[in-house]
Amino acid sequence: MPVITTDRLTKRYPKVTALDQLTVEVGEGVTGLVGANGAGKSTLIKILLGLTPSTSGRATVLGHDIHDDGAALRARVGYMPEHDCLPPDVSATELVVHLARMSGLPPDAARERTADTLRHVGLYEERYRPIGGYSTGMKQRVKLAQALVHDPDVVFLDEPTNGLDPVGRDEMLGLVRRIHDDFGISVLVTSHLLGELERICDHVVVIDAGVLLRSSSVADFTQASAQLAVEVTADPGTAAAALTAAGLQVTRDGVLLLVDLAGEETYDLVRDVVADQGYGLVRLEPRRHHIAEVFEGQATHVAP
Ligand SMILES: Nc1ncnc2c1ncn2[C@@H]1O[C@H](COP(=O)(O)OP(=O)(O)OP(=O)(O)O)[C@@H](O)[C@H]1O
Repeated sequence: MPVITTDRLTKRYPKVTALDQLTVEVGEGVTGLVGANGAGKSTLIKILLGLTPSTSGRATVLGHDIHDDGAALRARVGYMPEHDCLPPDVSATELVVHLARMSGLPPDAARERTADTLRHVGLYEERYRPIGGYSTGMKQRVKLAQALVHDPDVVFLDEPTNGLDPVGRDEMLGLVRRIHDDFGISVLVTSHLLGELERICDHVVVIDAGVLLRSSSVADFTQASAQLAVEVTADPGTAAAALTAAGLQVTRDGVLLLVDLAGEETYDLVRDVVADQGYGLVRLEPRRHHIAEVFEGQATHVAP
């Protein structure tokens, strides 16, 4: 069963259409929801959770209709909001125990699950201190813990890497991946940074101005193209000319030379030309697509 389905889901605010006839299906695993600021990512999550009504269209989460079956749906979903929303004067333990109790866990189970979950997200002794004194990274971890404490089947994580430095980002992305790998919980995670989702997601949905641009597996996004990326120690223009003279189709991308792949023999031919010319070979590998190219390819779509 799909984790999420939407069918012509639309949300109109007075001045902007945040979601425009969005039809998409999300399966199990870790799914990235990518889009620039204002693309409609948070709006989609809020509609799926019943926090804001859609204007038209339908959606389901874990088979529950969001309009008819909201309470059953929310019992099975965890939510990490984007913005800072934590009370400063209670500790992480007090807050997460409280939210676990709100989710229906008995007191002992709530305390036990809270300790396990805070440990899992990497909060130890500091979990007894008031949240007001926490760093941004620690606050993000508390928000993640409260999304997991009731053992949901799916979690919606809205920009979990927001405000984190590169090390904090890497740690958070690792935690997000482990939510699925260690506990089997499906994840919908948003980001405006394409590259970071590429690393941890099984599937990526790209939206822009509320419109679906693409939905496919990361493997499809980044599949090998029919080109080799070649980098040598010589001037790229001179090297490109030498490769072209040997009968290869070459285009330049900065210092990279992109050579059309006409079979395994292309590798040998590139190697021979490089050796004949006495160049050092820095790189010889299949060129891979990056998710960012989706936006480049859709430039006319994005800016009508
Ligand atoms: N309550 C609201 N009232 C009016 N307009 C809104 C409201 N909430 C969102 N919008 C608008 O809807 C559009 C989509 O916003 P949304 O927050 O879903 O985008 P987003 O992709 O999550 O971006 P961000 O990462 O910046 O939050 C934006 O143009 C935003 O200004």
